[in-house]
Amino acid sequence: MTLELRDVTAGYGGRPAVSGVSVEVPAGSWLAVIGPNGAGKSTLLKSIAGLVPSQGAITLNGLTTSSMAARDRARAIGYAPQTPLIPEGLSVTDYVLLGRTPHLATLAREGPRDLAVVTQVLARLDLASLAGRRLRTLSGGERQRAVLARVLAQQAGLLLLDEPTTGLDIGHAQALLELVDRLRAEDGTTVVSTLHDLTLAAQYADRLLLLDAGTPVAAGTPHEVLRADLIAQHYDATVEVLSTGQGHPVVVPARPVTHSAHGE
Ligand SMILES: Nc1ncnc2c1ncn2[C@@H]1O[C@H](COP(=O)(O)OP(=O)(O)OP(=O)(O)O)[C@@H](O)[C@H]1O
Repeated sequence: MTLELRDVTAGYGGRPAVSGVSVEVPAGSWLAVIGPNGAGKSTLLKSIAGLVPSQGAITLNGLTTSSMAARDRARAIGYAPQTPLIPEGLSVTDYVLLGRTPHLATLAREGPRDLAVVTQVLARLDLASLAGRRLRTLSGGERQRAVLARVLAQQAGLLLLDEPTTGLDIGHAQALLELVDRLRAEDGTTVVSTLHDLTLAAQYADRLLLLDAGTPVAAGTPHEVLRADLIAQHYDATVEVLSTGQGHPVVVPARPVTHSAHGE
């Protein structure tokens, strides 16, 4: 699904938290929204999900999302929030099955196909052995994976992932991003994620959108956006931009030179 935002402004209580965002995310591509704390990244994702009121145009395959029926929107858009409300007493399987709800006929129970999708997603996110456990008994990273499993089980054409790797160790973070990337490549799923880890963002996203104080300040390929001068200006951070063997940018903090070395 192709997502297009034209001059989108969104916020809370009439005060914009993000404004003037125009971007096209072609079907099967990945946009990472980056920027410092409070820049408006989550607000932008919420406005695409229809959870925060917005002005401007948000379209999916040319259809205005706000005019879509709730059920159609739920089938088309999967949203994994940064801090989801978790029904603690549910088992992992029952929770992930909730992701199938938009695909069920009214009052129908889930069928073998729904269970097969859930089983597959649980296996891919290394959750199979936890399938019967109550959510309240999971570790932070296990819960985060359950939340992502639920949204992946939804099989939506557009995935909105707010900081999906928070709390995940390097192996599980990589497995998750690889899985999302496979859905993108094989099913043409369109992905919009926020990611604080700029090095990971550079490895997976086709394009980056840098927000600062609610305003888009840079957009382009990872090489175009991840420049030490832009990061200094908008994050107030001193970094070096290195390169992986595969040619992806790597952003590492570098101590500002004003500090003298220890022991001198
Ligand atoms: N429910 C809310 N009501 C009022 N203001 C809010 C609400 N949620 C967020 N804000 C404000 O909107 C601005 C943007 O917040 P947002 O959560 O979109 O930032 P972010 O870029 O995702 O930040 P972070 O990196 O810290 O998660 C912030 O100034 C924040 O305080």
